Amino acid sequence: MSELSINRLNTADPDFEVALRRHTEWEEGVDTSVRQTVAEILKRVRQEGDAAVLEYTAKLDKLSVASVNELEVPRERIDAAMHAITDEQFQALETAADRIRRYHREQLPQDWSYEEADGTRLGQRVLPVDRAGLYVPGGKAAYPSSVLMNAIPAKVAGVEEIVMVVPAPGGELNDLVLAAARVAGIDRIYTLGGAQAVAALAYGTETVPAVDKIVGPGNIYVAEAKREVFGRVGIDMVAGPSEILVIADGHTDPDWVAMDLFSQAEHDEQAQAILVSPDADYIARVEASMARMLPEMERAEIIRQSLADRGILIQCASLEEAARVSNLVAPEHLELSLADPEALLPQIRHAGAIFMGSWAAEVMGDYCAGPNHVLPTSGTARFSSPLGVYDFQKRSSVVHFSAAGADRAARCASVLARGEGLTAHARSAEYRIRD
Ligand SMILES: NC(=O)c1ccc[n+]([C@@H]2O[C@H](COP(=O)([O-])OP(=O)(O)OC[C@H]3O[C@@H](n4cnc5c(N)ncnc54)[C@H](O)[C@@H]3O)[C@@H](O)[C@H]2O)c1
Ligand SMILES: N[C@H](CO)Cc1c[nH]c[nH+]1
Ligand SMILES: [Zn+2]
Repeated sequence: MSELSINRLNTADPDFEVALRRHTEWEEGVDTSVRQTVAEILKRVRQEGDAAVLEYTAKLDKLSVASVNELEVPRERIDAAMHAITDEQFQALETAADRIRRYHREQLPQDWSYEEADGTRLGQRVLPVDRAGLYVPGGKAAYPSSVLMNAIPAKVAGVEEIVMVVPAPGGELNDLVLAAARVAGIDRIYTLGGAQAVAALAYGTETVPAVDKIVGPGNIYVAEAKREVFGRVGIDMVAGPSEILVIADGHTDPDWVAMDLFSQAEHDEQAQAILVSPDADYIARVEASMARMLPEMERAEIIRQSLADRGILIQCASLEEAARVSNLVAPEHLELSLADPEALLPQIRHAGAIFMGSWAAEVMGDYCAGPNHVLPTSGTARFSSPLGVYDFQKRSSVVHFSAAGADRAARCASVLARGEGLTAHARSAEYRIRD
């Protein structure tokens, strides 16, 4: 295996922002080829249904079966998974599930309304979507934690029907993933992955029901497929390859920061780990820690590739400048590995999740802190939020008018409708005016 190599930038460089954008955005070439592959898969699944799903599952996941029905995980297989996991694993799933549930219950909105003096009542009604599709990744690693993170907010929101998809490369099904599904109360699971799974959920096939909303993280094929089907179905966000940006003032053990950077790099060659610090000597010590510990990692080759392609060590002039750099990146995860993280927090504008101080390792958020680990990536934290109960709900406005209230509002509506040249609108309002 070759040695650790990682990109370096300095905010004092004249072309710093251009270089940062080049390292943090997808290369045009990669983007285009992924987009073409995904477009073809979506088209074929929409037109050919189960047949195309079976073909892509055989080709991309090395799982060949005669019908998509065979890809639905039977209840007995989930029972067997519950027996196969250890007590310790079961307890950890329960603990994580309890903490995630507790956090997400806080997000439950209330219906609300207010009444005006003439008896007019205006309000908002919040309802869950009827059917949600949960994407649980499973190409390079199994993600039982993503089952909990997807399913628990859906359950808290009150979604009646939940369909989970998870790839099973070579037919290998992970017991912890199935056990997490049972703990979270999900029974309908298809072993499908990638863009073909997203297409099946979006368009429906002879076997897989079309859903109203697709949520969950995945690799670039999954993220791109979700982006493409948006409009036909709702999606939560673009939650692609994992990212971490650490702002460090030098007071955290360099080994800790090095391992925090590794923790996200080990997800995917396309994951991104960035360290920003005003202390050049500290950056060098973190780099030395990484070089020393890399050979100990089981997924050393993925980490090495991710750091070589997309990792960056950034030296800046001050912590204020580090916050500005972080806002340009808008990372999925931001660690403020600082003696006084509270002091910098007000300057942070864009990040999926913010971890405060040396003890708040990002990895705690991945599993069991309570907040959701499905988070916006590739700069979309500028306008997207963590997966939450709100992603499984939609709102309806509710309008009641008393006769007196209608009279007043109709006079206003009539004037505006005539101004727009919409006579039917105007006359509909005018019927409600009492002379
Ligand atoms: N942003 C978040 O909240 C978050 C959370 C957890 C995980 N993640 C990310 O999820 C991703 C998981 O990726 P993964 O690969 O392990 O699992 P995955 O399930 O996302 O992707 C596997 C699927 O990708 C498809 N695929 C792979 N290569 C392909 C190709 N050349 N052409 C077409 N399709 C192809 C296959 O169909 C396969 O089933 C990682 O990038 C990880 O960082 C993100
Ligand atoms: N870091 C991932 C989100 O980007 C979530 C995860 C699951 N398991 C481990 N990590
Ligand atoms: Zn992670």
